[in-house]
Amino acid sequence: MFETGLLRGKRILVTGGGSGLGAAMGRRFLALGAELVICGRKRDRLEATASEMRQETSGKVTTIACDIRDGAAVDSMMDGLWREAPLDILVNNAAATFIAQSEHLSFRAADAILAPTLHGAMYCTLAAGRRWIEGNHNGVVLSILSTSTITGRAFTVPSAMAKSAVLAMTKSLAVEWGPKGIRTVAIAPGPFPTAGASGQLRLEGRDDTLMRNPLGRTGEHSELADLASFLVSDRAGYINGEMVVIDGGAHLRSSGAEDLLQWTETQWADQRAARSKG
Ligand SMILES: CCC/C=C/C(=O)SCCNC(=O)CCNC(=O)[C@H](O)C(C)(C)COP(=O)([O-])OP(=O)([O-])OC[C@H]1O[C@@H](n2cnc3c(N)ncnc32)[C@H](O)[C@@H]1OP(=O)([O-])[O-]
Ligand SMILES: NC(=O)C1=CN([C@@H]2O[C@H](COP(=O)(O)OP(=O)(O)OC[C@H]3O[C@@H](n4cnc5c(N)ncnc54)[C@H](OP(=O)(O)O)[C@@H]3O)[C@@H](O)[C@H]2O)C=CC1
Repeated sequence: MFETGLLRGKRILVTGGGSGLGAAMGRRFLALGAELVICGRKRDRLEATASEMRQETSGKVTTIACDIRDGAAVDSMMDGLWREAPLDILVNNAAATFIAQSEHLSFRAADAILAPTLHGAMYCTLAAGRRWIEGNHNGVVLSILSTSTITGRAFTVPSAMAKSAVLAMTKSLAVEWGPKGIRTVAIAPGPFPTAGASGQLRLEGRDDTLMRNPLGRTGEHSELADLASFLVSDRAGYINGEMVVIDGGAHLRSSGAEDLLQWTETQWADQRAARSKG
């Protein structure tokens, strides 16, 4: 689909690049010639993913264990990266969510979602942007959001709030940092099967999520990775402040949570008891 070497010479950090959609994007970036850095909290998983990627391509992959909820850790990761060479592209992909009745959310539970999804994305963006501006270096920030930024979403309210805030950041910085050579763009994926999404959103057993999709299927990882590759590339150099939806048209039909309105209190009690750790 793309010219070989579309991303040659680009140094890209994907947060949460050790699993799911982050790893899928990372693989595509590598295949298109980029140098890849992936970060996350679980060092073992990062290393396992990176070694698969190295076997699949001859590209350079670096892993960094970093909890993006911690601003000092984000700064130290960026310092380490910049000592070698500036990044060209940041992909804010790491996030957390779970389904819950909002009246049962403790403040700590709400913060557990906001901290990586909103604060983490903001820390990474500020830390990269500051360095790009100081070094007079062009940059691109791609944030992976959600169609909840358009529809809202019952039962994942902190996630919908955090993703909407990062969309506001994307639009605001497009204007503030555009003149400084930094583009900010976003993708709103619909349902893409990943272990994280299935575990946290209980996707299996919620078949009507699929049935409601106008195209009758979930997204392919390669479809998201292709869109991301285009948006971060110089070919998309005039796209700034935009969010592109990739959901088969699902959000035009439903916010994606209506089936949960039918759950009984017993089902919700079971959900609280059997919660999945990310
Ligand atoms: C919208 C669609 C688009 C988005 C899709 C995706 O993002 S897909 C990607 C999805 N991928 C991921 O999400 C991957 C990343 N996920 C993660 O890092 C973790 O799963 C976590 C941070 C979400 C929860 O971590 P953890 O369990 O270790 O948390 P902790 O022990 O630090 O507790 C903090 C507080 O949270 C509370 N609490 C926790 N769970 C639940 C629950 N189900 N129910 C209610 N509450 C819950 C817990 O009780 C505590 O509050 P308390 O009792 O002290 O008042
Ligand atoms: N799959 C889907 O259907 C949809 C996904 N999305 C979005 O796509 C993105 C990827 O999700 P997906 O691949 O499905 O799920 P995953 O659970 O695989 O991805 C989450 C990633 O974020 C990392 N992460 C979580 N917390 C932190 C933290 N504090 N510091 C650093 N890294 C962290 C995790 O790594 P680790 O645990 O090692 O820290 C993990 O690699 C997310 O932004 C999600 O909201 C949006 C809509 C739908």
